[in-house]
Amino acid sequence: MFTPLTLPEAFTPAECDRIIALAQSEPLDEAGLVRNTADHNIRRAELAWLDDRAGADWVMERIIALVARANREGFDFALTEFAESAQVARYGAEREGHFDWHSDIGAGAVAARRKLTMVVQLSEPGGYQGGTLELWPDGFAREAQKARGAATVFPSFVLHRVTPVTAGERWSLTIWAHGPAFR
Ligand SMILES: O=C(O)CCC(=O)C(=O)O
Ligand SMILES: [Fe+2]
Repeated sequence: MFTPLTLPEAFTPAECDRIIALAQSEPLDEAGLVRNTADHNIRRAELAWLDDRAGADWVMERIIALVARANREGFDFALTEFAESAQVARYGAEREGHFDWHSDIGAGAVAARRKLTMVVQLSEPGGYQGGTLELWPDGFAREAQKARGAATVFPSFVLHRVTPVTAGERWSLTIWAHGPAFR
């Protein structure tokens, strides 16, 4: 039940384009681990928070439906809300964008309540090299599906990383669903 779940074609290629365009409608922020803290050895990426972008409501509506479906099919966690904005990230080859092994459950009041993470691949796999999302739910690492528009849903405590992008750029959409403590 802690195995990552793939939702193929969660978003169409045209929708992926629209999400990237929304993110780029204003300047991107430098990535932090949790909002506003940066350690570039762990993570090098630029971010947009969709709550800050006009016209992103349809993305959130889709996210709610996708996460509800994934939770029903694969996890059955007690979830109560999306307490943080959805995040669009850009990992560029110009500085080997990456995100080292980490769990999404953090020390902060909100990050501590993360229970499910969903990551959507917004870029065509041929548009970059490296930039592989890997998950470590048990004894070995496995690669998330790279197909454009595919979503990977996993318990937020599962270790995962994004390997350095060595050519091109990779865009992703990440959301966390929150709820009462695991017990
Ligand atoms: O961009 C990705 O594929 C993963 C992002 C991530 O792990 C995070 O924001 O916590
Ligand atoms: Fe993460």
